[in-house]
Amino acid sequence: MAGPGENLHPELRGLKGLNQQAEDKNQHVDKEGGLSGGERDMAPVTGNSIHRSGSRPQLDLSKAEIQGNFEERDPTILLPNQSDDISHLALDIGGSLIKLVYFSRHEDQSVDDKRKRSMKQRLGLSNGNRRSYPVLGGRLHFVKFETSKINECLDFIHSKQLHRGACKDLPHWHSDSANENAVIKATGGGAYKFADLFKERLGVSLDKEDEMDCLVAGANFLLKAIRHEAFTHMEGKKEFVQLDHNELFPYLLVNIGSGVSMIKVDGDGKFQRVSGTNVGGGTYWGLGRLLTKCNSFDELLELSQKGDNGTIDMLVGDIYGGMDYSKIGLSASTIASSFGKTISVNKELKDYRPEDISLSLLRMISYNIGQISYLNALRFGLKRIFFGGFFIRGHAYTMDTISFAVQFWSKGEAQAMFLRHEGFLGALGAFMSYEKHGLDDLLAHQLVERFPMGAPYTGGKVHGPPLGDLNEKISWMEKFLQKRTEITAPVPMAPPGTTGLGGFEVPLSKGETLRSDASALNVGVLHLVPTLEVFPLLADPKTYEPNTIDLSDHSELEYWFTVLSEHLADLVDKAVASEGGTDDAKRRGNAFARAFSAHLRRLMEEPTAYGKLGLANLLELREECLREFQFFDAYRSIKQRENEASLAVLPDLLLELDSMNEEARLLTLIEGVLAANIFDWGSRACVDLYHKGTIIEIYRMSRNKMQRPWRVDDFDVFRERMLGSGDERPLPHKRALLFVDNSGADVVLGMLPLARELLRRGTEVVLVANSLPALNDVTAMELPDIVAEAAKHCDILRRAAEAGGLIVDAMIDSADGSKERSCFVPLMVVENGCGSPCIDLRQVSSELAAAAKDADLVILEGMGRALHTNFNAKFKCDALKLAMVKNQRLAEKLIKGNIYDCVCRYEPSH
Ligand SMILES: Nc1ncnc2c1ncn2[C@@H]1O[C@H](COP(=O)(O)OP(=O)(O)O)[C@@H](O)[C@H]1O
Ligand SMILES: CC(C)(COP(=O)(O)O)[C@@H](O)C(=O)NCCC(=O)O
Ligand SMILES: [Mn+2]
Repeated sequence: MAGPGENLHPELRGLKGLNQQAEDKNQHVDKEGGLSGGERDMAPVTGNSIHRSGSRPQLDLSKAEIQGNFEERDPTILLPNQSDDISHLALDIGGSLIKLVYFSRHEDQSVDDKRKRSMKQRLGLSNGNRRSYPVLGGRLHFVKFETSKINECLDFIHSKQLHRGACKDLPHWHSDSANENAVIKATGGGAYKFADLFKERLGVSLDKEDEMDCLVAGANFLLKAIRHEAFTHMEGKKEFVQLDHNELFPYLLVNIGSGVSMIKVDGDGKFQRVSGTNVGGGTYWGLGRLLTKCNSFDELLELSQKGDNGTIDMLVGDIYGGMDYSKIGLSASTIASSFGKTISVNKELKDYRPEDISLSLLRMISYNIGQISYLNALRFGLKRIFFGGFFIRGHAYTMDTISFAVQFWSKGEAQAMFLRHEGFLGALGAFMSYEKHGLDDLLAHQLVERFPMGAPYTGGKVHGPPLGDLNEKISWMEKFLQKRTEITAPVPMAPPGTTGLGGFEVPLSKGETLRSDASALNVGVLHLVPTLEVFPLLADPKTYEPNTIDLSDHSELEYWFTVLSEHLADLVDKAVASEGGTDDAKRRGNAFARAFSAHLRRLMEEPTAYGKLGLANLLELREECLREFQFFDAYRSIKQRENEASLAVLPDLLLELDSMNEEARLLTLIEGVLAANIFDWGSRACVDLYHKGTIIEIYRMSRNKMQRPWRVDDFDVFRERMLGSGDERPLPHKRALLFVDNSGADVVLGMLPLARELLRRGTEVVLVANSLPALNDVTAMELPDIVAEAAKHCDILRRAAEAGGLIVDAMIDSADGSKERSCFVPLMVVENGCGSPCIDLRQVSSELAAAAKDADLVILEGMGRALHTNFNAKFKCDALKLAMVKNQRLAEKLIKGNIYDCVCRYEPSH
């Protein structure tokens, strides 16, 4: 998989920047640390392996130009220079739209550093990929075109060479063959209708797959493989549904495309098309166009948002003189007859507002489909109905109307659910029908969804990945943003509290604006990382929820929005300085700030736009955005300086610890971890604090304030497990996984001494660190050098590091020339598979999963890993969660305490 470094200009890679002197002259810590010694190569940033996204730039915008009128609402942007190592393409060519799903692979170029080699050896991992066939990392992209503009689609396929080497049942990476026998999987009527055109224009044959087969395969894949794919939508409120895979079947699948298919699904490949209706998406768009003269589907939909169907529809009250027909349960505002009022002889089409017509039509069709769906669910006793197809278009009013019809007629017995990849079911199904590519049994933890830089912006059909010239990408973005800075919500939501407009008759969600088509695809690129695994020590992966704070509470979202916005200027300064403060870095910094702010604004308007949103997702998005603008380690010099300053005082600390008895030492060690967790450049309050003293001064101050009891204080139970009570001496843990957090004092003066204590007691220690940088968190790549430096002052660490293969050179040569490990308990380092300050334990690196197999103690450290995520996580083994709370609101909310309070939560296994 691609690493963050490899698309980088050589000058930006590697060690550059390490020798930079203090970049921020205002930072007292930096200036007066006195120990910074910026010349030393303490924690070199070498190439990096990557697990999650690779953060490969998404778009090649070089030579990008806006085609047609710049003032147009959705100008097509031509990106002539895109290319990628495309593997698979599948199509669904419908009556209205062509849907494309394609997979782009990236090479595994991860650096096989000494740490990795030795870890793989120790953990018995060959290449981290234990499938019998090579499922390679890559990305799944989703694109759509209007069928009437099929030439645009062909141009797109051609420009990206998506059709090259597409051989039947043979993934591209197996084939060097020419294009002669190239075959692309396709479904939908257009697979027949346009077969000749594809042959003629691209020289490829379309391998036709049955449409119903594909719809079902696509739906089953999404429902099984994508977490939070399905959601309910009632009265403007979207809620993601966690489906139990064992209870998925049977269900009714209703695909609302041009026409509507209703399919009873009983299992994989087991289904029956039980009904359908010809009143569907094509009907709305076709009739709507005739009646309103709209030029596009979106325009028609947008009109509906300003409409009042009361002028078009005949209501019960119109018939009953303003009264309810209560005997059969119909209120005066119930629609008695859609379009019933237009029978008036005094009025012509021109006398009706197009807005009202559009709304009335939309309501009529959505309601009708909902009602027929319910009847079919009733026929077969089905409780769940999933709706797909592009008619829905993530539109709140449409979904509310359908949900209402299902809910009303079934008296709440049946439930309408929608799919985030609504329109791509058929195309995904066609994609799955390629055999032997191994993508058919993907699991949720192997897919990571990413929203690239362009995602939050309105307008512009920006097509496809990757990026060549960053400069041009930025200038494109600057130009683009000048034109369209307005951010609009894709799914207009009714403001809370406007419900009850007279009951079910009038669905509630209507809004002012409609997000334009390009960004209305509320789906990101799916990054496939086959090496990701579920952390094996989770007590119950099914019920595990990483986020402690879910941002569905709007005031919570507002708070974090403000915090992150306020932090942005400082972050940009750091990022720009980390790249030498050049003009290019400044431009990139500016572009990053715009992109991230735009993502934030979009999420404020539509918190569910990118799926279920928790604080961890927001913090991760920030890191991803930085990487997208090629800031691969914004805090690298800060980290280096703090490592050096801390390593310089480590020997004194170790001496002090060694002079204590075991009990005092254990307490001092835990205090030390909590105290040193204060060095967190992601916290506004802490950054302000750093202006007030050197890192050592702050560390000392923090340690001196560590009086127990801490706000959450399970230390006594932990101590008893470690040291026993009375004469009883408990067995030491076999292996401890220490999830480390920040660089500098945090890891050097906090976690390393704790690791050393465990080692001394005979417990193997695995330091678990990020695969990619995030804020000032230490990475797995940096740790071996830090450990090696610390080991110079400590025999325990040195022997353990040698035994763990961290200090390779020091190993003893045996007679046969191979290196022999010493018999001491090992200290190891593994990467966690992520590049965020938080951790989702459902998606960790295979080496961490392997290391976890023998572990019986997990120590999570820091706010991101132990509080924002995993505070409520339950483990199969003993777990210790240690953090200093460096945010007032979180302290109040989580532990009813104050900023700088500490958490020592110990949960023994049962
Ligand atoms: N940009 C668009 N252009 C045309 N129709 C659209 C557009 N976006 C959404 N639609 C709606 O989606 C329907 C097509 O849905 P889709 O699932 O693609 O079906 P099909 O396979 O029949 O083309 C259209 O009839 C229309 O109601
Ligand atoms: C990003 C963080 C989770 C990192 O904390 P850590 O895991 O290093 O303890 C933390 O800095 C944070 O929650 N910051 C929020 C912003 C603020 O309080 O200013
Ligand atoms: Mn951190």
